[in-house]
Amino acid sequence: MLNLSQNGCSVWVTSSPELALTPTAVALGKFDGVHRGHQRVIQPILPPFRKDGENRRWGEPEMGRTGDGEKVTPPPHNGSIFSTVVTFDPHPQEFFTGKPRSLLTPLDEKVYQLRSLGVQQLVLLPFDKELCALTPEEFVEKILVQQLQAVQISVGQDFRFGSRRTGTARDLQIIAAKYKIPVTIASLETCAESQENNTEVDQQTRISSSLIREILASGDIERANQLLGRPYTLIGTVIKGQQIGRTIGFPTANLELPKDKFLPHHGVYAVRVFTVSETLDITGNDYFGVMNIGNRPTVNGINLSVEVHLFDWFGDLYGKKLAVHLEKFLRPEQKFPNLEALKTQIQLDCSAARAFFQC
Ligand SMILES: Cc1cc2nc3c(=O)[nH]c(=O)nc-3n(C[C@H](O)[C@H](O)[C@H](O)COP(=O)(O)O)c2cc1C
Ligand SMILES: Nc1ncnc2c1ncn2[C@@H]1O[C@H](COP(=O)(O)OP(=O)(O)O)[C@@H](O)[C@H]1O
Repeated sequence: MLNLSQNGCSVWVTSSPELALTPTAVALGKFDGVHRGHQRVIQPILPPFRKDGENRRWGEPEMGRTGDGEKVTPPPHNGSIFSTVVTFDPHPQEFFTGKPRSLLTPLDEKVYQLRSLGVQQLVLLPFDKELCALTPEEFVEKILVQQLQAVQISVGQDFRFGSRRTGTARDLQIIAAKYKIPVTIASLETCAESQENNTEVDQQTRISSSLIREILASGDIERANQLLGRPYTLIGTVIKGQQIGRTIGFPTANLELPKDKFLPHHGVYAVRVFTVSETLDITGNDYFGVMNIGNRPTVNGINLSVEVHLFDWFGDLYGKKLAVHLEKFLRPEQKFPNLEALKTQIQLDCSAARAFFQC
């Protein structure tokens, strides 16, 4: 369990629904990416929230940082309703296939994005055999009514729940009505289908995490950013590399990313870089730059590296946390005959990025 705060606002994160702050207004889903479709589902549970025309005060949980294993008593709610995102951990697909899944938004980033939207609490329901076996009726009664004391629920049109995904969004509405809990079913956020599939007619397709992953894998970063509603971001801590960069006039901050972070198409990107705190809040100025994601064949690199060169800046970044916004794909990674040829190409990359940013 952890409590992350930003400018005095906090998100209470717990994997024990018994420790959730209650009562709650709940948005249910997996929410990987917190993309435009997700934002539509989350919107109805954000403050100000009114039930039956009544004005309820929204909670402002004031909690100290909790250490691992530390026993924590959530504060009393004194009449507040907590805007709560309820999701599953691990991702149900990971549970069923046993294969670790890489994520558009690993936990820290998801918390940051939810917090930016105004969500106050994230409940990570442990997705195990027990949860899997609950019927839709049991899920509503045990988790939503008894544990989370939900007074409002929001889901997407294609939401499925309960054992073998037998419950639909409409079923949720019907079951929750027995407890007098209103359920908002958010319509699907769509976008125009990609060019290749496009006929004369403007075909629309559902925005989904899988679609965004496919688009990121293809290198179409601008389209991925459109569907996300913000730039795709890599956040990591600067670690030491081979110290070759400085010898060719392009020092590059090498980033250590969360192990489960989904990486887009390898190659060179025009980027915007921010230094951030542990809770991912921006701590200083932003910089433009160029980033390479790849194995660095020119220097016989074996491991994948993610590295960024900042324009018009010199200093020490080791140990700092950087958030890198990917704005434009410039080219795939190449093997150059020598460092001189690589240096010439990086100069061209910098010019292309500067032209893109007009900086
Ligand atoms: C904008 C940019 C483009 C790059 N393109 C390539 C490339 O096409 N091929 C390659 O082998 N390495 C490429 N690199 C990685 C360099 O090989 C790497 O930055 C250099 O070896 C320095 O590594 P170091 O940080 O370990 O010192 C690129 C790096 C940057 C910043
Ligand atoms: N403009 C810059 N962009 C990125 N890193 C820079 C810049 N100026 C200085 N640095 C520093 O230099 C380091 C990168 O130098 P480099 O020779 O590539 O070493 P390494 O292989 O350890 O990354 C960065 O981690 C950072 O501390």
